[in-house]
Amino acid sequence: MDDSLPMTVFEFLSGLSQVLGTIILVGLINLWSFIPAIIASSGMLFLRYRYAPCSRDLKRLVGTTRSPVYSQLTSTIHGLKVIRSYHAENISSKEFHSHLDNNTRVMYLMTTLNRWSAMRFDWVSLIFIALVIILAIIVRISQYQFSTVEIALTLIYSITLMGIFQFTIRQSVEVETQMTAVERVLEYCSLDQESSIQQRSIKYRPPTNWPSQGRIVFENVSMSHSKESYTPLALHHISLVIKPNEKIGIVGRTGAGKSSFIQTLFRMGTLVDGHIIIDNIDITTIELEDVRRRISIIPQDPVLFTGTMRSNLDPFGFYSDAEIWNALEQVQLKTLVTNRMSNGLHSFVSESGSNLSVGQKQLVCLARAILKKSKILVIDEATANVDNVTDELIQKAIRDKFKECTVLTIAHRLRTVIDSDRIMVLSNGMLVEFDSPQVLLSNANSYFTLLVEQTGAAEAEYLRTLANSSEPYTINS
Ligand SMILES: Nc1ncnc2c1ncn2[C@@H]1O[C@H](COP(=O)(O)OP(=O)(O)OP(=O)(O)O)[C@@H](O)[C@H]1O
Repeated sequence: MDDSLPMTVFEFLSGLSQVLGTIILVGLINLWSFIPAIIASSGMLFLRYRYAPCSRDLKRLVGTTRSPVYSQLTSTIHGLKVIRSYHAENISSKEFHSHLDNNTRVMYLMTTLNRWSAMRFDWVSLIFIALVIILAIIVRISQYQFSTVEIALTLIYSITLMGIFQFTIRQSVEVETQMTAVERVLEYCSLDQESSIQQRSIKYRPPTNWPSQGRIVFENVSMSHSKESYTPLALHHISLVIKPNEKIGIVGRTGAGKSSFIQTLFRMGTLVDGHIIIDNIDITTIELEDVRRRISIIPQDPVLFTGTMRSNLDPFGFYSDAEIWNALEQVQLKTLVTNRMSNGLHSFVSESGSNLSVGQKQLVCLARAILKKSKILVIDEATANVDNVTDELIQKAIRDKFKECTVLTIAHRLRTVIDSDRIMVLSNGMLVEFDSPQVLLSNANSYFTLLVEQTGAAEAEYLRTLANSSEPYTINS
């Protein structure tokens, strides 16, 4: 049976009209029949009043206990290799059975509740039919008004009525239960729009070529990940100026605030204090869409959408095929798309890019950034998950294609950022150092020197050599 909401509403309404039609018909044949009809309706409604809340709660529980079964099944299928290699079959199957048992328990309760209600609905039906028969006999004996045909008609309709009545009551409860899904959709509709998080409300569109220089100014910026005042700040009073075309490396320990710094640029989180100005425009005074569209990012875990290669590279259809091929060529993905994807740009990127490696997905992001010709590029640990060759490819493409751009790179591997113009060192959400690697390394007590020393003597020595050489880092160096 189709248990979608429109179907249930349809079944409920058609049941209701049948019930009303039958009651009226039986009542017209014998007016006295309205008395058992009223008694039976009250009985049914009373039962519904008892049955509906339990059914609703159990339906919710069925949903809640069913989700872990599905998610366990999905993660087991995805992690089969890991489960086998760690011999965790028993653990996994026990977990699955435990989720299944929980779900079955609730399903059992649901079935019991249905039987409970069905039995009581049947009792009310029996009482109704008995009353209709008794009334018909009394009326026939006392007034000789009823023919046998009329009595038979009344009885046939009364008997069918009770089946329909039960079904209609059940469907009315079902409609109520399924309305919780509509409730949830309405809740999502009334969620705060992201742009309204920002306090300032004067919005205007920046010039189409904004940002044309890539100058970024942070003025006393404090940021929190939540609107609640008790949430600790992720960034504390950061003030700095990044000049146009500068290559900035952002380093710091885990939790230092590197990602938070980047998030403020995209207006994520809550700007508690201060201003972020890009090419003389305070980013809180323009549309959120403009801020996010005009800055490119290569995230740590790149997201591709299920769709074609083309729609992933150019979702809004701004560029020609030739431009897209050119961008793919620059990140050396052209061969892959030509050889391995039979439909070229119109080949399907399955399940959010699951047919591409992390490195390849990052290269797609890089191609997207090349197409957009953004003046500001942000790279969030782009080299953390990729092999040396892809790493070098990304570094080379960035050096070549984004020479005239401001590039901010978060890196755990200090090699990636050692040739930056300046290094930004964050600690506990504060900007503790911001200078060229050479200057920072010349201070034996700087945070950066400490980070370099912690990589080990040989690597530290190598990093110092790289910092002082004019050659960029390559895998051969
Ligand atoms: N979504 C969030 N909600 C609440 N607090 C968060 C959130 N994301 C980060 N934080 C907190 O903000 C602080 C800075 O975290 P952030 O992710 O910016 O550090 P990070 O330097 O990028 O760390 P990592 O190198 O591990 O990625 C941390 O104390 C962290 O707990």
